[in-house]
Amino acid sequence: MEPEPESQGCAERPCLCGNDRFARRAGTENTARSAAALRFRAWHRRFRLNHVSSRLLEVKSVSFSYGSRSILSEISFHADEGEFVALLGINGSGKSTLLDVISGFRTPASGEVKLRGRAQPQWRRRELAQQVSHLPQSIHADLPFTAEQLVGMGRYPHTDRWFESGEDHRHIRAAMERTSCWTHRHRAFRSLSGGERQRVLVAACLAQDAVVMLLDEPSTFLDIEQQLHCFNILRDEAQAGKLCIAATHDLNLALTYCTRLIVLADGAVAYDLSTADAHQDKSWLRLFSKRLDMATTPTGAPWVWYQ
Ligand SMILES: Nc1ncnc2c1ncn2[C@@H]1O[C@H](COP(=O)(O)OP(=O)(O)OP(=O)(O)O)[C@@H](O)[C@H]1O
Repeated sequence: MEPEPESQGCAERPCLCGNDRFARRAGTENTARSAAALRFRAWHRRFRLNHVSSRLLEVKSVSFSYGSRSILSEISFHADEGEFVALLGINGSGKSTLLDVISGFRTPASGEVKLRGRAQPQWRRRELAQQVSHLPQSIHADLPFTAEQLVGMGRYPHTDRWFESGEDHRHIRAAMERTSCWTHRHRAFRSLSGGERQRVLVAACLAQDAVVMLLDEPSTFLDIEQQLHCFNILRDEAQAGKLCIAATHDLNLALTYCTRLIVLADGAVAYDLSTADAHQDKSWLRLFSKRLDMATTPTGAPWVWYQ
């Protein structure tokens, strides 16, 4: 029997043929067993690269406690490019904590977060910041920077030590124009209104140009037009190939713009469903209030209302 060419038999599964490079590497003693083990390891590595590593974000059995108080318990889900995930849950359900864990700001007590198949602690910080941006729920508003300087901080993972490049400036300007805050660029960040500041912070995340965007209540402080604009931008980012995960309390924004809803309750994922399924099955609404119901607008869109 002809030895099976490596490029055919071994590429997709463990190749059981003898007399190949694995047998030669294994030497003459215990040849069959050693060669099989080498073959399996090579196949497993290729399988991981081809299948597992292509997963953009994996959250695997993540648990987290503040002191003795358990907040997240065995949270698992995965998400990929092109998704816009709404992270939902009542106050204190752990949304911000989960985003902190995914971003690497907090370390889980157990479980792990993987990015492109690689466990988060194995990423160098700068590399990780090129992949993941994070808009926290609040930041100190006393920062002595202009709006443009603050957005420029989003470029730190990409710039060399001291200088911003022309490309950095293009990203900064584009991000500030998208969130309608370019006109405020020379103003002190601390002098801006709450909504103006929020637009600057969202612009900093956009300027970072990371494939995973984590946003904790991105529409906070925004007027209605700006809320729609903000979620529209995030949907565009997802459609352009990013993964956006936004914690929000606005169920209608989530239903209108997001592709998927993950609802946290009692430290666990209570619901993980596509927005289309969320239109059909209203049971998830009960976690928020018994007074909620869902109707359909004249344009056919779902609409959550309360009585
Ligand atoms: N630094 C901390 N130390 C101790 N407990 C904390 C800390 N931060 C948050 N918690 C507690 O952990 C729980 C989860 O908080 P978290 O901010 O993650 O919830 P959330 O779902 O984002 O809430 P919200 O909708 O109110 O923003 C809350 O009960 C909160 O009081």
